[in-house]
Amino acid sequence: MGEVDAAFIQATEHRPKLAVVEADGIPLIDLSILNSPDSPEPNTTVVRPLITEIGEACKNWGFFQVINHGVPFKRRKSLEIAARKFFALWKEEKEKVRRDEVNPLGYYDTEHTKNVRDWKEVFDFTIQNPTLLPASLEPDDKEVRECINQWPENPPELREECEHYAEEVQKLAYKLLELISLSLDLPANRLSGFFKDQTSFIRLNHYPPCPVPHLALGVGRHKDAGALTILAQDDVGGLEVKRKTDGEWIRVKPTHDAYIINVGDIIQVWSNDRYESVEHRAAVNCKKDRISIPFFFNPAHYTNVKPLEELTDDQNLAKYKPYNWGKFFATRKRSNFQKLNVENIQISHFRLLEKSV
Ligand SMILES: O=C(O)CCC(=O)C(=O)O
Ligand SMILES: [Fe+2]
Repeated sequence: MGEVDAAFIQATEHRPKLAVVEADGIPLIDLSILNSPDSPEPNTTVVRPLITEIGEACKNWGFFQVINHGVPFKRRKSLEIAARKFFALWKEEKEKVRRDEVNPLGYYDTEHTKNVRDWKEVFDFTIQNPTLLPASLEPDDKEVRECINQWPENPPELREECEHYAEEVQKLAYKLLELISLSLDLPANRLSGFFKDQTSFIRLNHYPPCPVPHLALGVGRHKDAGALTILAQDDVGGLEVKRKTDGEWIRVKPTHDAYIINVGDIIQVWSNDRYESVEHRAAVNCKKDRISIPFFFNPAHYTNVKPLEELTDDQNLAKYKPYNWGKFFATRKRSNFQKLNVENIQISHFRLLEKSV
């Protein structure tokens, strides 16, 4: 195994297969109707087939890709170029904006997913600056802390590229949220209020070539904890999604200018399991670098996450007890930050009823 640190090595059952399944990929959905010149309101009959398509994709896969989404390609491309320049800097330079126990934003290269180290380096920034998060993990401590973005000196354009991109991708996030609300038979604006003081963030992921791609992962298997993720991946590919029907890991083939959308844990809880957050991971390869850029659409820290009243009744009891998003998020972040001897916090810890199989 040569030089590779044992911390990166996945247990046998979690190692990626090198022959990947690309057949029967996740649904590809065309959003052009939303961006037509007379841009119809989301709750009209012309948009109905799209809402149905999104509802089916959320239910059957928890994942889908969108094209003609309205985010200008040049915004995404120029951010990717700036990100590559940043990751190409000397480590000492990147370390100047390193995240720490106090500020969870900036650069780091030692993230662990389920206690195994990821083969990647990342740069995180929030959409709202500052973003308010709980000051401690103590359930009763109401104190909050302002988290401030750390911007590197180089490349000088990184900050502007990040901010411009965030503005555009955020518009897409709100559109998708409306469509998902409608697909659950809720009013279009039912979920948007939770995002007033959003804790959303964007991550620039860089996966360097890896000498042991059969033993390590760029990101180990996990589910996204927030509401919705909007991921841009470059043309290298590596994202794998666990297919709900048979548990097979399916590689998501890069599609030019598409975004990959997935339902996170919060939508799973809000929808009382009508839509489920699905496990995914990123494989690495020994030849090429890869960049991916997820936007994690997260509500305000004070959000009490629980099944929506409209989606529960005597026949369909709430399957989760309420939990505070800020505390959940902070707890998850801490366990990703360093290797701990405890299991990551999961929504299953708030489950009231056993999952039916
Ligand atoms: O890089 C990818 O394709 C996936 C990244 C991911 O799942 C994450 O950062 O949560
Ligand atoms: Fe993820």
